[in-house]
Amino acid sequence: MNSLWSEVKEVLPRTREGIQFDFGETVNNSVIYLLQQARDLLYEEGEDVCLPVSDMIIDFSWERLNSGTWRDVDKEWRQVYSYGCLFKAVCLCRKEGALEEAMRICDMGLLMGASILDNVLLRVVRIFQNHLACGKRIAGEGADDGCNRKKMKCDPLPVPLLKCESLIPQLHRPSLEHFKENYLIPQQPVLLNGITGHWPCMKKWSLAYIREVAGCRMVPVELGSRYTDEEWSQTLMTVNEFIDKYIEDQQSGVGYLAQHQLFDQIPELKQDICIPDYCCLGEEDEEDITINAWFGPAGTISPLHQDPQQNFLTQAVGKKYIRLYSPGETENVYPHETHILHNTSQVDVEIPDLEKFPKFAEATYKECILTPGQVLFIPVKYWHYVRALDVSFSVSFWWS
Ligand SMILES: O=C(O)CCC(=O)C(=O)O
Ligand SMILES: [Fe+2]
Repeated sequence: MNSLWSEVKEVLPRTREGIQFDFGETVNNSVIYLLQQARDLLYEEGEDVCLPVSDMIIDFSWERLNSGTWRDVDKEWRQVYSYGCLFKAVCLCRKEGALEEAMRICDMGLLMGASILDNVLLRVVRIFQNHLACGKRIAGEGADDGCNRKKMKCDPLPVPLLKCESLIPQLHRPSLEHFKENYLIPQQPVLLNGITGHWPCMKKWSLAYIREVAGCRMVPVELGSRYTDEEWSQTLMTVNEFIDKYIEDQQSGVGYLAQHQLFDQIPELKQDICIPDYCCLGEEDEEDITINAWFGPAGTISPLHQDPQQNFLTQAVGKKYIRLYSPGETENVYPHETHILHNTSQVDVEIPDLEKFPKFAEATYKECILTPGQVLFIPVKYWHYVRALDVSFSVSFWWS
């Protein structure tokens, strides 16, 4: 316990003066006063009083985070929330048996808050994780096989039969120039082989390993087979709970750890992947590339939709069926009319209602089964539909 506390102290500013609350008009004085109180109590080692004050900060800012749309939430309120989480987590880690809770609070700050003190929550949570060693209970199990293959379930829907004329072309390690001239500039999708052989994830990512590195971390999970369904929702749970409930046992329906910047949350996992060299053909810096994790059981479906950036969708574990429609087919795929879903098609790609959406039958498409190690280039605004055929882990790189 003492070593934990001294490690945590190392990553916090040495004195309370190192934590200043320079908020603009948005955050009212009474909240600043609470923040100062919590900070002072923390530095005076008054955790018992600091804890309820931190809770008040969390509750107050949580309400601000949940009013209106997420886009409109002020960054300063998200920072207040992160401070509340930091103070609470640090108090908790000094209490016997509360480390798991402290870790959960840090993750809430990382998921819902905004960076404070040069992302101190990342450093704090890493210390907690080392002390908890959350994967211990299963460490060693299945560590040698790609993904606990014994436990993989088969997708109840059949694997689609691909038509020769619709296959996405494949290339083995094309040069940057060849990729640029023939695919990037003309905005043509292509499957890239032979570029991920050296990525550690290709060998390392078993369920046992994911539990070991990330098991006790909180992550967002989508519930329901597709985000356009009425009963679809999102929740938060630990990676261990997610694997127990939705990967190893699928009685509770479909759960998908989808579109989550897991590699920012858990930098250790980032060491297992690489940014494809072809991203240097974009105009933005490497730091601006958005890397998302997509981890789920067989049967997850991402309905036909388009994104505003180029994408290298990379398969680390399992297989996925992917269907692509060019932006020129937009009319034929019947985008939703609401603003929020206008990038999503109304058509269920594999069981289309052609009476309702007759022009969909005319739309031409390309398709593939993405297998481990392959990278699919999906040009900006290219419509894509994705169904997992196995337990699957993909990593997407959105770049411009
Ligand atoms: O893999 C999936 O389910 C969807 C991936 C996707 O939509 C993307 O990478 O943009
Ligand atoms: Fe997408």
